[in-house]
Order: sequence, then structure tokens, then C-alpha cells
Amino acid sequence: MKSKIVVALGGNALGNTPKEQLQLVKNTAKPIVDLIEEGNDVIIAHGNGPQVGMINLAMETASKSEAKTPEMPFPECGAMSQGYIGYHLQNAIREELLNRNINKPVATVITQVIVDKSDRAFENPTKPIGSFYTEGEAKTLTEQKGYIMKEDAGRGYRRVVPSPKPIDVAEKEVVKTLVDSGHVVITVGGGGIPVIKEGNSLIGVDAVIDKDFASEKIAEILDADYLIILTAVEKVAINFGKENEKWLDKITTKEASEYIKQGHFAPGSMLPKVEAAVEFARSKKGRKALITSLEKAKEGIKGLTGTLIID
Ligand SMILES: Nc1ncnc2c1ncn2[C@@H]1O[C@H](COP(=O)(O)OP(=O)(O)O)[C@@H](O)[C@H]1O
Ligand SMILES: NC(=O)OP(=O)(O)O
Repeated sequence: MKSKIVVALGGNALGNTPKEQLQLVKNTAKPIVDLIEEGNDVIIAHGNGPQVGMINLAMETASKSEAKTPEMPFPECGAMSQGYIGYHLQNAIREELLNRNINKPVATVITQVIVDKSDRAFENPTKPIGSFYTEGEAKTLTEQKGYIMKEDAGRGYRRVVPSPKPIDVAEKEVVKTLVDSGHVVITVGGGGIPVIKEGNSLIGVDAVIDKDFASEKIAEILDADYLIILTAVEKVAINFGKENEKWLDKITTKEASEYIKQGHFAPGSMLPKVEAAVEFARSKKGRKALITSLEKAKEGIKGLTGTLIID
């Protein structure tokens, strides 16, 4: 049966450098085109943590160097990350479609996502961006650049920025029109460029929206049947990494909420995925969310693997 599917791509779908990304998106395009080939309408969202951090640091370093390039505001760095990732992704998907003789246009929509300027997240930066650093390097970055650095799920230190919740998608009508006319759309890249609404103006703010929450928002707006969050693990686990680790096949939103309360999911990594999945599955009868790996997406949608979250 044909479904409308929002696919959220994690860090492993894109890598950390332009060279790595250009290579990795070729693989990323395959499971996406598998879903399209089976007749589904597919909308693609993706993260931008490493990329927006890289762009911001590079622009800041260049502006303070002898080159004296203009200072680049943070929201513009977010927009650059959407364009750069979208460019690679749309070309890879276009090529994979053509290789399978599927004639479908692919486009990236530069997407702004409206946030609340009084969101408490602005007072408590939590979203990791950029590269990983040692504790010593992190201290130096705080001293030299004033960055707030935090330990990221046992993987090293990263800069953190505020991560407000998405309220609405400014370009939603454009995205709907494109999807309804059979186009493959890449949208809410990096969670969308965070903006606040002031009268008729949309004003960019220094933040990074979590792509799992933004993907959930656009999936609701588009009345999608499925939210598929693709990451580095095939399934979600309770007691992750412990002796009594248990991989989950199918859970209800009630069970998932209980596991969230018990602290089974790492903040900034698995927690937003499970929270977004629960929100989507609860938003309308029949909606389902699936968390699985990029490689297993095709099997996952057939119900053969992954963690399915239903209400
Ligand atoms: N309970 C859990 N079950 C499975 N994976 C978990 C869990 N808690 C933390 N993780 C880790 O979270 C990672 C996914 O988060 P992350 O790498 O930040 O996501 P993204 O794919 O969006 O970049 C997994 O690869 C895994 O290492
Ligand atoms: N914007 C965002 O959520 O990026 P990551 O998935 O790379 O953290």
C-alpha cells in the first residue's frame, strides 16, 4: 500500500566533511529510492549538527584572520548548511532515481521553522554542534571563543547551542504543493532555520532545532502515515550498552513514555527520536513511527526490523 513517509536522516547518512558527505549520500540515496520505487511519497529531512558547527567556526575564524571576511550570523550558517547538504542529497537521489529509470523531480526547499522567542531553551543551550573535542581542547575553545562546551553522550566534548521546539514551518504550503504534485522534497534540513515571527517578518535566531522534532512537525503538517527516523542503530534498546540490554521491536507510546521516564534514552541522541516518535504516533489514529538504521529502512517499512512505535 502506498504511504506518505517522512524520512529523517541522522549523522551517519552525511558524515563530517564535504568529501565524506559526497561519498556517503550515494548510499543514503539507495534506501530512500527503494521507498520511492515501491510507490511511496517520500519527504526527506536531515540533521546539520556537524555541518553548521563547521561552517560557523570557519566563518568566524576567517572573519578574525588577516582575510577579514565579513562576520556571518549564525542563522545564515544554518541556511548555508541546508543548501550544502541539500545540494549533495538532491543530486544523489536524482542520480539513483535515473539509474532505476524513475522520472521524478527532486528539490531542496530552504525551510524556515518558527520558534517561540520565549522558549526556555534559549536560556539553557543543549544542542551539540561541530566536531568532538577532548576536555582540554574544550576548555581552550571556551576561553578563546566563549563557546559553551558539554560532554556529548560519552563521545567527547562539543559546543552546545540553544535548541527551541519547532512551532510551525514557514514554507509548508510550498512543500505540500511539491509533494502533492509528485516531487521528492528535502525540507526542514538541520531542523529548519530557526526564526521568530514579528509582524510580517521572520527573523533568524542563534539556535539549532532538533531535526527529529522538526521532522515530526512536518510529518504532521503533511498528514504523513509514517515518520521513519534513520540513525546508526537498527533498533532502540532499553538498558542500552548494559549487560541486560534489550532491543525493542514494537512498543506503544505508553510503554515508550514509561521508558523515557526511567531514563533509558540518552539526551541529545536517542531521547529526541523516541520523543518525536511518540508525539507523531499520538497525533492521529493510525500514524506510526519507526526508528531503524539507514541500511534496514526497506526491511523496516515491511515490518521486518527496527523499533515500531504505535499509539
Ligand atoms: N537506548 C538507546 N538505544 C539505542 N541507541 C541509543 C540509545 N541511547 C543512546 N543511543 C545511541 O544514540 C545513537 C543515535 O543518536 P545520534 O548519533 O545522536 O543520532 P543521529 O543519527 O540523529 O545523528 C545511536 O547510534 C546509539 O549509539
Ligand atoms: N539539527 C539537528 O538535529 O542536527 P543533528 O541531527 O546533526 O544533531
